[in-house]
Amino acid sequence: MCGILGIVGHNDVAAQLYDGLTVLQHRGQDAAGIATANGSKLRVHKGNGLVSDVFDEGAMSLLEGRVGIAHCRYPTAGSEGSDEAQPFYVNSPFGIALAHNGNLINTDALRNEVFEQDRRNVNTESDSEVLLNVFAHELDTQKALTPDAAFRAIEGVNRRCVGGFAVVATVLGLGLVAFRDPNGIRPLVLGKRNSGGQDEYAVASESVALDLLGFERVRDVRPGEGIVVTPRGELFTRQCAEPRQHTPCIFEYVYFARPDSMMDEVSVHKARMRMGQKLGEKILRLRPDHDIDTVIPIPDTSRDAALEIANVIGVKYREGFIKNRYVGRTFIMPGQGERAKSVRRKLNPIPLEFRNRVVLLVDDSIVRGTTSKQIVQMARDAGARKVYLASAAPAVRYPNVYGIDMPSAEELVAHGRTDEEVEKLLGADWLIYQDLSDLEEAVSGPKQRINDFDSSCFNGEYVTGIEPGYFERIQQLRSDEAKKTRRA
Ligand SMILES: O=P(O)(O)OC[C@H]1O[C@H](OP(=O)(O)OP(=O)(O)O)[C@H](O)[C@@H]1O
Ligand SMILES: NC(=O)CC[C@H](N)C(=O)O
Ligand SMILES: [Mg+2]
Repeated sequence: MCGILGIVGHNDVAAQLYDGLTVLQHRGQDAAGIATANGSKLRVHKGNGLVSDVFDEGAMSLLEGRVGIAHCRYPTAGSEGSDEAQPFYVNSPFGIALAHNGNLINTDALRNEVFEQDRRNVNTESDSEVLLNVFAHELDTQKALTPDAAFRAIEGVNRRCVGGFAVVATVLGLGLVAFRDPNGIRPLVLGKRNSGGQDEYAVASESVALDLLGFERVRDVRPGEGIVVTPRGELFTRQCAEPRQHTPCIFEYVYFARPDSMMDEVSVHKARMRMGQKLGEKILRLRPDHDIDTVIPIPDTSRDAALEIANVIGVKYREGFIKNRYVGRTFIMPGQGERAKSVRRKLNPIPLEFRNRVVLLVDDSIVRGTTSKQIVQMARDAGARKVYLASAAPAVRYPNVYGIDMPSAEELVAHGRTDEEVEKLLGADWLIYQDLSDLEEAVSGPKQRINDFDSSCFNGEYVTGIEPGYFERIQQLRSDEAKKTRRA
């Protein structure tokens, strides 16, 4: 899940883009980039690594301009190579740089179409470069360079591109352009700030980036909506697709987003607390006379839910695993070998919280089972009498194709297995999953802000439809095995 950010300010924006990216880092650890527009020049700097690795003073000083975009990458298409870091650039028409969060599912067909009909070459395996070329072609067919022209180009993108996409772009001579896919699968939020009596705007994957930079959260970009902000700070918005079912990705709330973000009017922190409440209630329903001594979160993401479970079932909450703050998120690492090694380097138990106790370990989700398998064993080794495991999300049984890199069903520990089989495989004495209806209610909240979700990795229902043969193709291209062969 990548992080994207775009700003139009009254002074150079590169330093703010950098700061904003640092709080979106949890969405992508593989590569980062910034593009700024200054008069007739577009400057791009990008590369592999964390935000702090990619930029130095020299690079930053070249990124001049009051309009800019930024990206941190977690690959879901193509390779992890630096040539697929974003933003991507095309020189025609006008000079466009673009950054994308999400994943297209008709990339192959579009790539051919773009080459044969639009006569544009896409030089990498990235779906985002294809998307940029579709946008560029659609803009090229317009008469003048105006917000209206950009909106018609976005209409073209919405017609042709299928999948999840939230996008920021800079177009020389026009300003900042942003849009969100017609189902609003990927998040995008608009912020505003007043500086010296003039308006400045930002759009970001998560509101936490707006908070940091002093922008007030205005509202979420609507599904299928386009936004243009000119270098003078004029804001234009328009609906660029027929309204469709709004189905934001539920996994953002489970795992991806920071708890201090608001997404589609829902606080991620509160959603996670409600997940804990519901799961706590389920535990009490199933085992009213449970023997749990302690609830222990698997840091970081499960903490909010774990604390609420402890409150509901009436036992102590204890931090039993200490997280090495210098190891990043393991789930978004590109290969299984690296992920597996990192869990042990990342988490270490405090034995006195386990010795002779019945512990309930809580994670936000169990995907490949990499984390929970090792953690259950660590809890046993630390002396736990019984180890129970609770997941604040239901079993992940189906691939995600809209921006989370879990393309291969075979790699998911719960795929084709019953809960009892997964329990055994993970070595837990009891495994308890959240029910999907409870998860959806937890995210909607009492105000029922969201009525439908993309919950595809839990229920196998894909809102865009999936062409026959698609899963087999991505499995061949993007399974861990395929990535390993590619790297060798
Ligand atoms: O079943 P798995 O394939 O192991 O995936 C699920 C785990 O991965 C994530 O943690 P991660 O270390 O990425 O980040 P976190 O520190 O935010 O929890 C998630 O929070 C689970 O702990
Ligand atoms: N996670 C994402 O949003 C990935 C964006 C894009 N599909 C890429 O692979 O670079
Ligand atoms: Mg985790």
